[in-house]
Amino acid sequence: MSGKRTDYISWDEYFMGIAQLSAMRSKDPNTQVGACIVSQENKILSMGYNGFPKGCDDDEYPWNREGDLCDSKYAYVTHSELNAILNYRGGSLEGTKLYVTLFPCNECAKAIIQVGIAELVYADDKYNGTPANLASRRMLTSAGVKMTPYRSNGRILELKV
Ligand SMILES: Nc1nc(=O)n([C@H]2C[C@H](O)[C@@H](COP(=O)(O)O)O2)cc1CO
Ligand SMILES: [Zn+2]
Repeated sequence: MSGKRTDYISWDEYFMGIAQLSAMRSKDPNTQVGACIVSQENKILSMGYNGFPKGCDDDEYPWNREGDLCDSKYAYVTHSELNAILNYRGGSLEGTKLYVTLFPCNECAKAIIQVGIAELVYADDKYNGTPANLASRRMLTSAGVKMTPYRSNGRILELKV
């Protein structure tokens, strides 16, 4: 009797892989972010990536980072975490886990806390130390949201986003 296959990917690799795949749908020329919300029973509840809201044309709205707020993407882009939260058409997100390819900003931290997400697993943290990142960490800490850096134990699966 041959035993089970042993080189299957972990839950974390599976869900972060889905977040990374979602990020590949992003039209942001500079930073593509993906998110995946999972229940306590490891059921996938929702996914999202950063993009403009429905009806806001990707070819009409600005993708640039510079200039006045309203001439830049920052005024318009919906972050992946918020999209994953808003895409969820089920019941409560209380006690769920969010996998995200980039550490959440302070605006997303507010939504993450208020919908009751209990833990976040993040892959990249390139804005660590910025005001938005510090404010995000401060609120997530106060709210008791577990923040876990993603460990893929170097598997070749790494989808570079
Ligand atoms: N955690 C995050 N989730 C996101 O969806 N975003 C989005 C907003 C922008 O579309 C892009 C960041 O643009 P940039 O400043 O790296 O060129 O990623 C940004 C962060 C980090 O703040
Ligand atoms: Zn955000």
